[in-house]
Amino acid sequence: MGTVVVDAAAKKEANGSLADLNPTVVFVLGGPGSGKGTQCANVVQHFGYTHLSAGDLLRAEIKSGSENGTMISNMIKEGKIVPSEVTIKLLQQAMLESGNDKFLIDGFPRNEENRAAFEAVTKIEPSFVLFFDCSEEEMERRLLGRNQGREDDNIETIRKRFNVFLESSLPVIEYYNSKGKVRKIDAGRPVEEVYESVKAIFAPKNEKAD
Ligand SMILES: Nc1ncnc2c1ncn2[C@@H]1O[C@H](COP(=O)(O)OP(=O)(O)O)[C@@H](O)[C@H]1O
Ligand SMILES: O=c1ccn([C@@H]2O[C@H](COP(=O)(O)OP(=O)(O)O)[C@@H](O)[C@H]2O)c(=O)[nH]1
Ligand SMILES: [Mg+2]
Repeated sequence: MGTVVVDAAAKKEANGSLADLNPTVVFVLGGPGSGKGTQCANVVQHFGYTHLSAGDLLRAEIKSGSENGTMISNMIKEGKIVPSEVTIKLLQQAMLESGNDKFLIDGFPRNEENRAAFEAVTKIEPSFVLFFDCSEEEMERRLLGRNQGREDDNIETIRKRFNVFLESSLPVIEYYNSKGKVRKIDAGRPVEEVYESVKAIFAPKNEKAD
């Protein structure tokens, strides 16, 4: 009981401060293995954003021994989408702890419910959405070669993740596309070529860019 009350209070406080921060947010979306993390690392170096991978935050939560750890771990192994409140709380905390006000949110929102809940809770609208468009064939090759010891980078889970992406995540991209917010990148090319396209999207908006 006590924990619930503390949690609610912490959440309220986090919201208040986030609203004060009025952060700039770019959602970085694309299928599993499309290169979201790789390209975000480049953007961080040149444009001063903080990179928040929802998947990395969830994996860190499992490692921290949190009470949600087992549930999160089971869902990731099945390629399923973790309940919005868990992911949103981790994102809010990470934004507040970063000391920055510009964020690349990578791999979230993954379904309509994620999107609507994030908007309702944080009142944050993304500036735009980077969409890494890549064939399944290429994504599968990359995931099987990723070698990070991830429990979901096996062919059985990869197939499930592809299905979830098509059924649940693409509609989110469609939603933002209808609002003119999607910047689509051909992500099937070599890393450096993809980054040239990514850079062109960020460069005009950031005078700090080199
Ligand atoms: N453009 C690319 N061409 C070839 N391999 C890539 C490319 N971008 C990323 N990779 C590799 O593919 C794997 C998946 O990339 P990652 O950035 O982790 O994707 P995501 O975060 O979208 O799942 C990694 O091993 C990465 O080194
Ligand atoms: O907002 C999110 C982001 C990730 N995940 C889970 O974490 C896994 C890995 O996500 P990540 O973005 O790290 O990997 P990707 O599938 O893009 O390679 C997903 O398949 C989901 O099970 C989730 O539930 N909600
Ligand atoms: Mg990633």
